[in-house]
Amino acid sequence: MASATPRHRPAPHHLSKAAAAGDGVGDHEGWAEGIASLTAEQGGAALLMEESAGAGVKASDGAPAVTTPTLASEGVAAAGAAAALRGGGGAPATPEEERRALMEHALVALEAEVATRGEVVADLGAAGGYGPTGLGEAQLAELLAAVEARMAALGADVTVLRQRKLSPPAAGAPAPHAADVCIRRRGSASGGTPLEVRVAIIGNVDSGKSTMVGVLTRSVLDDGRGSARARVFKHSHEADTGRTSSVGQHTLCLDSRGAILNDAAFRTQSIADYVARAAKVVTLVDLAGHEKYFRTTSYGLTAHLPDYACLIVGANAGVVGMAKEHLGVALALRIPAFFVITKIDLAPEHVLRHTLQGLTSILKKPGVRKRAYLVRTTDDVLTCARHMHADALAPIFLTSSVTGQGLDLVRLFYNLLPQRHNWHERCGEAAEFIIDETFGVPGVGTVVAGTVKRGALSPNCTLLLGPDIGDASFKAVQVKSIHYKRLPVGLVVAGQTAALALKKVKRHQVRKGMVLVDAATAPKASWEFDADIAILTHSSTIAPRYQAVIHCEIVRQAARVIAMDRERLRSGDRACVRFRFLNHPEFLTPGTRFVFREGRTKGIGVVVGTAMSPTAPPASP
Ligand SMILES: Nc1nc2c(ncn2[C@@H]2O[C@H](COP(=O)(O)OP(=O)(O)OP(=O)(O)O)[C@@H](O)[C@H]2O)c(=O)[nH]1
Repeated sequence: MASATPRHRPAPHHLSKAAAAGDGVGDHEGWAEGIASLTAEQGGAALLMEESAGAGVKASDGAPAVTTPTLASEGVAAAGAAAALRGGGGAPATPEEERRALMEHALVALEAEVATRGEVVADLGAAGGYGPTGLGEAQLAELLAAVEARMAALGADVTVLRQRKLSPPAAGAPAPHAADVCIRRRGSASGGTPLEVRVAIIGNVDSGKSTMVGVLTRSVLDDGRGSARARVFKHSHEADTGRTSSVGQHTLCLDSRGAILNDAAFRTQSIADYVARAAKVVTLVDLAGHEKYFRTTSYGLTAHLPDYACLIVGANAGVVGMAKEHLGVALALRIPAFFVITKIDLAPEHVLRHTLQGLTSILKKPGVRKRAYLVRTTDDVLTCARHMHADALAPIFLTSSVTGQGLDLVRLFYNLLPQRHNWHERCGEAAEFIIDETFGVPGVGTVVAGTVKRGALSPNCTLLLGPDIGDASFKAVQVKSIHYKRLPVGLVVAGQTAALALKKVKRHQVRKGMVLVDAATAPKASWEFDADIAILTHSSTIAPRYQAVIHCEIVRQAARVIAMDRERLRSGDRACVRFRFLNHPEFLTPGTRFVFREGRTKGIGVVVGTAMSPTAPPASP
């Protein structure tokens, strides 16, 4: 042991055993490969796929061979209802009674899903989906009408995404009918605040990220010379250089039937008008591609709790520069990723093929092991959107922001992307709000922006704000008012972003990295924390006194290793270490994943515990 052993040394089960096999020494390559080996358990996750008519379009036209799995059925085990009906003790049910019982069972299940989640993409009439199977055309129409009527009573709309005939159960038998529907509660029915899904937009500099965000949120096309990105830049120097340097949040507003509300007149200042009409919003977190802003991009990926990451790749340039670094962080944080190859108007066929080959070979790397899935039809979009949460598929879109090619599929995908976390399960917990931005607003006072991680907040509620940089304390503050995407609201719940105006708090008393928490949780800040870590790439060795910048949700601070359970760490090694923050104590939650980086050294970790009272600042090791 090189120094004091961390108090508890739980087996680093949070990290993959494959870390030891990490072959990722080197620069950008090593980062991606190291991550690949570290996330092997994810890549190995079984994806339940089953054959279904109408899904699974083969890659063709010279594109590299990519796997095109077919639609997996999911949803209610309706067979259980039928069995219950038969086993009810009475006379055996007639087929008609059984069908009606299965319909009712499906309707109740759909009502429960919509009431808790706000939306559901359901497969009606298919095996493993909702409702009875083996339906004729008229019976499917009856089921659809029943679903519409019951969902209307909940304030939700039903959109039929596709209707299809399944393979007949036997030769000569009629083909059963099935339908995929999206059921979504209207914004007005969910208390004014829509469902929110966050997507981090990552990729190399000049790959076309801001342009894609501008094209989607302003409903315009680009001119190939930066016209679309000019609409989303935050700072004048970004407009001057054409380079994103900050974290930008842009909102795609959708109604209950999936129509995009953003139009060419959409402006950040007028966003509230759009959000007020929206049933679902997709927050596109536009991140910087240039290497010198990597810290900001890492912060964007950790602090904004994205549901998904979208890696933008320029078709003419390929997966180059920081693309692998960004993907590496997303993989380390276990954020499911999808891929948009843009600028296809610029790339000759052989160049596009080369780009696709480069991407698919990264996806095949040990541990990443995601199934490349070229998205070419709406069927493909449905399949991918349904399986994104499983994080085993890697949908690839081919687009051009100049001609608009492929953008309809991307829009449909955003429309159908589900929330990754079961936020509704956290709504009843004690409140926690993490602060990623602070403002001084004339006439309003101090405003903090961030994400509700647990619980619910309403105006006039009192929470503890901390930790204070000076004494690590938490102080009671009252929330004056709450804005959701610039719209004044009476409630925000877990999973939503918000801006809170605070009463009697000076601007200098708040900073990024602070939290607002329910006093019942008795929050404590700590100088030190224990973590299971894995080194992804390092040119020499890591020993006590090694220093790195920790990116753990909203926390971004340099910390030093003061103890570890091994003498030395090299690339691919795992260890339990104790870190000590260099500047001030932080509020950390055990179980949170983080990334750390110092020069060419990169690693990932999981917080397993915090230590040391903030009232006793540690002496230097
Ligand atoms: N022809 C063509 N040009 C595009 C396309 N998408 C983006 N561009 C152009 O590519 C240039 C770079 O686009 P940006 O959106 O600034 O790239 P970025 O990835 O956001 O760059 P950073 O913010 O610096 O990381 C701009 O001049 C765009 O007009 C496309 O699909 N086709």
